[in-house]
Amino acid sequence: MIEAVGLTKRYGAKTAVYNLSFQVRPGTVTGFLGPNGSGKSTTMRMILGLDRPTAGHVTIGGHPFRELPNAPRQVGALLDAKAVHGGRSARNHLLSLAQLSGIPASRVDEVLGVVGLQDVAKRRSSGFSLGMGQRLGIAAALLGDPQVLLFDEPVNGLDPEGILWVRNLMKMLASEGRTVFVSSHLMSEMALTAEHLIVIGRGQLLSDMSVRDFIAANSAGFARVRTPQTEPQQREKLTTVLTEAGGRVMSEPDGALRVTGLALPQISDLAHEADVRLWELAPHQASLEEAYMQMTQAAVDYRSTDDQLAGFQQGPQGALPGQLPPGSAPGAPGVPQGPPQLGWYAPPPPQPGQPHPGVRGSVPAPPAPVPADQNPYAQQAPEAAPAAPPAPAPAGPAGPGLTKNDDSTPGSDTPEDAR
Ligand SMILES: Nc1ncnc2c1ncn2[C@@H]1O[C@H](COP(=O)(O)OP(=O)(O)OP(=O)(O)O)[C@@H](O)[C@H]1O
Repeated sequence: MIEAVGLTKRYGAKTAVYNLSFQVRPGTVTGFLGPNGSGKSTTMRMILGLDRPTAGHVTIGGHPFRELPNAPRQVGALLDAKAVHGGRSARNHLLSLAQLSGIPASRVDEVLGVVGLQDVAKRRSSGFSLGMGQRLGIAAALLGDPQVLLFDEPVNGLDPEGILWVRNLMKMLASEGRTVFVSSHLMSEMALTAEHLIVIGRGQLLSDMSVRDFIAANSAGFARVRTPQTEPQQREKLTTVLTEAGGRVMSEPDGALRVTGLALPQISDLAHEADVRLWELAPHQASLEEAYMQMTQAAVDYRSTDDQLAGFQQGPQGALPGQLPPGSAPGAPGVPQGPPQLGWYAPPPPQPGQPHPGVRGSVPAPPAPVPADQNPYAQQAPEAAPAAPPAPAPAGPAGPGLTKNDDSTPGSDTPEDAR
């Protein structure tokens, strides 16, 4: 089991991880999710003893990584698939790692077969595609047949078949009773791979719960309603009627309406009474991806200037910024101010200082409560101006014995391959 307690990492003025506490249990795949720059890699590096926490601690099986006897036999990790000596063949790269840890050469051929690189084992890794590099990194992680495995974005660069393979491999490793911790920024992928999810944003814990509970807690149901496109006044009339009846109405990009707070038969009856024709009335479930986007919205550091979600924050009862919650508009209860808004309906994101309802109760409490003025995120309420982009991260650390060398000829065999 991996256990982090009050884990904090600062790089100068930059706080990459703040007061993070969680457990990763054996026998299941635990997904580690967060937007770009949220602190996933930093957390993994601290777990692996490659970065020293500024505060708090993290252990594997009760010991800090650096105190584990013969750590490569107990813990395997894929952090940066590019951290490979490019002049070496795939087989020789793995052989050198195996020799450092007293692992027999026969195991090298075994893992090459597991990851499907047996036919290119003698080719220089500098000629490998991104996906082949990922497979080589996974092979290195599996080398010591460890009980604990950490994978940082393992599906990066893989084709659909490769993604499916990684998904099945993770599940198989967990079914063997191993602890499998996989980072990703793709909720859709994690929903298919992981049983448990730890979600962070700006280095802080947003959610720690099973995928099943995450779906139950975050997937809001809604009705999709469409009126004839040729008669926009019908759409406006229906919006008013549904809102007055207590529903919440938002616009879908294709012009349909997304309605929550009213049952389908009610919507049908109200439309009938208002003499509005419906071309569509269907129940829908908000996708997990939407719920995740909503949850992490306040914690996104890097955003396109074209992003429709920029500045999107859900206030009380799902209101958008500048939009009063339906039913609270002064003078005209239930009537929305202005046209229906574009957006999603999902539970509001956690507020700084308040644990998200999804945070598992069994997670150990951080060592000591931190006064708000020491919390680097305490000032970053949803309404606050976006944070300045953080300093660019340095190149990822190379694993033990791994160096980068680009002076080789791609794809060619090496003299070492004669071994
Ligand atoms: N060595 C470092 N020095 C300074 N800042 C750093 C360092 N390492 C990471 N950071 C910063 O810490 C924050 C967290 O980075 P980290 O790489 O852990 O995020 P991440 O969630 O893994 O992101 P991604 O999904 O893009 O890989 C970022 O703002 C990053 O710029």
